[in-house]
Amino acid sequence: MSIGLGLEEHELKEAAGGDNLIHMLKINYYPPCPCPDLVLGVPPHTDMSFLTLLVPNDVQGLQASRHDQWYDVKYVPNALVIHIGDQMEIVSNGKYKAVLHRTTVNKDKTRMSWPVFIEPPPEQEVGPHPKTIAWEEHLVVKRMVSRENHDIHEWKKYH
Ligand SMILES: O=C(O)CCC(=O)C(=O)O
Ligand SMILES: [Fe+2]
Repeated sequence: MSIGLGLEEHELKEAAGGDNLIHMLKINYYPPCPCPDLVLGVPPHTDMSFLTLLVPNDVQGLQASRHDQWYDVKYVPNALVIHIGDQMEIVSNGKYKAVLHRTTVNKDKTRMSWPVFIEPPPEQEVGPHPKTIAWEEHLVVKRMVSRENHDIHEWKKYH
């Protein structure tokens, strides 16, 4: 993910706290519900974490939102579900978006999930990685230069 932002491999993790990152395990327990169409397990939210690593049991229930539509996150045996959290959105200067998600409940079966929230330590001040800002400015400058070239070209056409 660091490389995807044009950073060195270690830089993204470092910006979020490096070896001081906190790992917090939560256990979600969703008992069977007689009216699954009327309730949600967890309402829509984004995680406050940097990243979330989630292990669900085999009862379908997690949904993710994209373009105002809810999609089932298919249960895949032995697979982890990785959520991008709010802190990642901030550190990446909005290049990576925190995923909006929710859970449904099942009529007959108990659903459980074990998310591990990976978070910066509380004393850590989190902001966009400086290199992601420089990169944006670079693009703005490039856009301005090409705009100017275009304008000069247009001007020459008519004068
Ligand atoms: O149970 C799930 O699959 C997701 C739970 C969740 O979104 C959360 O605990 O933040
Ligand atoms: Fe969540």
